[in-house]
Amino acid sequence: LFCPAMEEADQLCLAAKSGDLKKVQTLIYSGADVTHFDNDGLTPLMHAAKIGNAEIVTALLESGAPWNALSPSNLSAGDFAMEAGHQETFDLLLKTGIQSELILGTIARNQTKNEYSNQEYLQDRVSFSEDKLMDSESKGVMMAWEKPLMEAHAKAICLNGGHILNVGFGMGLVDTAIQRYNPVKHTIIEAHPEVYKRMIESGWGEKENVKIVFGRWQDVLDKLDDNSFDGIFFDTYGEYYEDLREFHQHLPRLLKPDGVYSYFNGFCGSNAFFHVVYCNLVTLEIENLGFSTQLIPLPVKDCLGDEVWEGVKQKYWQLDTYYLPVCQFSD
Ligand SMILES: C[S@@+](CC[C@H](N)C(=O)[O-])C[C@H]1O[C@@H](n2cnc3c(N)ncnc32)[C@H](O)[C@@H]1O
Repeated sequence: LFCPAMEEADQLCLAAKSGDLKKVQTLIYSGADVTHFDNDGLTPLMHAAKIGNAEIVTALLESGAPWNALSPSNLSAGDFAMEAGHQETFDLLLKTGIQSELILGTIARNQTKNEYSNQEYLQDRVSFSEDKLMDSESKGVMMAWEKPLMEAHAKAICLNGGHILNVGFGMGLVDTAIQRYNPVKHTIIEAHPEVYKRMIESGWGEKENVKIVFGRWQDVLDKLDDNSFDGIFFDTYGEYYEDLREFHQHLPRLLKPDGVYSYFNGFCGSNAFFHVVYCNLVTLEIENLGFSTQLIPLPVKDCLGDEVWEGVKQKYWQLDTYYLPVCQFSD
């Protein structure tokens, strides 16, 4: 069946692929579909990103081409630009990604929510094994491969000793590492009844410097004193970026002036470009609260053999490098 619209859209892909700006502009002007996927499952924007043609990328983005469309191998236009080292194209796509997520975030905040993000998870059963904690759908809540990361987070937030706050106990990896720094006080917030029960059973309630606060951080943070923490770590489960952002609004009140804050930097852990977008987004929003962020690269490829994910429903991390955030009040 002859379909002129489809034909034009395929022509647009070809024009983008060959770097023909004039043709791209003409086709866009005549209404060619900028969201089209060709037979290889690629969009015009992906083609332009692959060859690093910043003018075509701009023309397509300005005409509404989706920056976050995915190819059959789960790569976005930004991934193609990043892989080929096309800096200008990469920067354009990154800026678009950040702007679009900022706008979507504002819209999400304006919509009233009746439920909280992880209500079901907190009411469901969890299962513990030696190397993982899973939710009722066999998704990994916490896994032992993250141990070296948790140790690095603990080291960062225990830099000044003193009073440390951790939100989300999970398998207790970060808390075990924090204990090795012998903090004066160590407060742990945990909201899941079964995780809490296990904490008590394994003696965390009897440690002299440990105070366990059972409840959602959203409900219990108000009970904590102002300016009382030298180090804070945040790593919950089943929550969204908007929840992390909400937590960040409390930081200026909770953290001491020379305190250190860090969080599990796991957003979009299965797509390299989306992950960069989110790293930038959090850094930007945290900067608006008066903090500067350093992202420390840690190689994680060696901790992540395929056997790690056996029996786990989703590979929530597939990237070779983890960027550990260290946030402090800006001077
Ligand atoms: C990824 S695990 C934390 C892993 C931990 N960092 C470790 O080293 O083992 C997330 C934990 O946060 C808890 N959690 C989820 N939502 C929470 C909330 N709103 N407030 C407090 N804890 C929450 C979960 O029950 C889970 O124990």
